[in-house]
Amino acid sequence: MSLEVRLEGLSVGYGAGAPVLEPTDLVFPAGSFTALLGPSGCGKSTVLGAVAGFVRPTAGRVTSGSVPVREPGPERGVVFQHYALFPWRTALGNVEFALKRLGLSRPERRERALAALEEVGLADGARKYPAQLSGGMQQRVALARALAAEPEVLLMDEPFGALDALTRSRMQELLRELWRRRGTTVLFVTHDIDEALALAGRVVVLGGTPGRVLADHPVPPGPPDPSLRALIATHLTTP
Ligand SMILES: Nc1ncnc2c1ncn2[C@@H]1O[C@H](COP(=O)(O)OP(=O)(O)OP(=O)(O)O)[C@@H](O)[C@H]1O
Repeated sequence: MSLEVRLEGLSVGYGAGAPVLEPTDLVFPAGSFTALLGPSGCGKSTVLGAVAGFVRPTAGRVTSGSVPVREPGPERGVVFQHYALFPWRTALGNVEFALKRLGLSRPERRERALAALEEVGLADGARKYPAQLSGGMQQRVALARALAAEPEVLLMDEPFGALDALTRSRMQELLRELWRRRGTTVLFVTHDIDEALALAGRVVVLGGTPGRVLADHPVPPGPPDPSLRALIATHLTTP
């Protein structure tokens, strides 16, 4: 299951400050995988936060499956760079805890949490505490926690930014595999052009102050296309 996400004239400012995002229109079709790419401070996390329901629009709106987003909801799962796991709960406990707000029974929570940990390849680590897990494993727990709620939209903010290169590429493969299997709509924030091209079917480049869409490219399937990479790189250097 997946939902279309739509930004309609979305603009965001924090407090009384100037807008950090110019009015932006974007449609992310149900089941699509889009990378939001851009330099630090261009508003990528702000867009993601608005879709997640953490950040209020100053103008315009976000809809998820035609329903205006007003607050966080279980149909929109979020994974951050910092895993934000409870250190006193096991991997299983962390995933189960996230399911509490869904109103599931205890056995249902356990079953779903175990299935999600298995899906991310962490069935063996279910009873371990975060401190006993590597960074990649902790990020698998965070991914399982998001997936266990069976979201229709998955919002990922530089989720692999803190991982070493090998773990990162394994996590990218896992994410592609999960996306192929589940067909969830994915919005993936990164400032790494190669990560964007490896993962997504579309790359939206944000930049400028306030942030705006500088380019929007489909990514053809198959091996990375050097000319597309070069083209996207030119947008990244635009002031
Ligand atoms: N809570 C906040 N209060 C005030 N200003 C904020 C807040 N969050 C973000 N900003 C500002 O909004 C602008 C966009 O920030 P945002 O985090 O969305 O950019 P980003 O592209 O995701 O950056 P990065 O890649 O560094 O995470 C920046 O100028 C930032 O300082």
